Amino acid sequence: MDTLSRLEQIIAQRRDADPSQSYVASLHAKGLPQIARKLGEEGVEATIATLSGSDEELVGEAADMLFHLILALNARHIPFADVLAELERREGTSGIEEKASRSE
Ligand SMILES: N=c1c2ncn([C@@H]3O[C@H](COP(=O)(O)OP(=O)(O)OP(=O)(O)O)[C@@H](O)[C@H]3O)c2ncn1[C@@H]1O[C@H](COP(=O)(O)O)[C@@H](O)[C@H]1O
Repeated sequence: MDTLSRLEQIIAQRRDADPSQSYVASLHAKGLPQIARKLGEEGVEATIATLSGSDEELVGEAADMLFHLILALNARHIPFADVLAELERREGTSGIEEKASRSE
């Protein structure tokens, strides 16, 4: 099993853990708005690291962002495999072409 699949499984298992012992459970206990807020914060932190952080800081922020993204998807009962399938569907379609097809 790859790292992201293992992480997704761990996140699913930790949802109903004791919130005082589990960060995943503590976010679930606070609800979807807090899960979404953390995802947004991590996006901002990754953006700042992209612009002015060290390589090590950007790697750390990227990991935080992926973790919180998978947590948010799991909270909405969306398998990460659905995201991978969407990326696979897009393979070979230029972003420029795709954007142009939307404005037609
Ligand atoms: N990969 C992660 C992971 N990445 C980041 N984090 C936590 O996400 C939080 C990120 O918050 P911030 O960077 O905003 O820092 P903070 O100021 O401490 O956070 P807040 O107080 O604002 O919430 C920190 O508490 C990190 O420890 C993670 N927590 C858990 N995991 C994985 O999830 C598993 C289950 O974790 P628990 O649910 O805690 O057992 C772990 O074994 C890991 O595999």
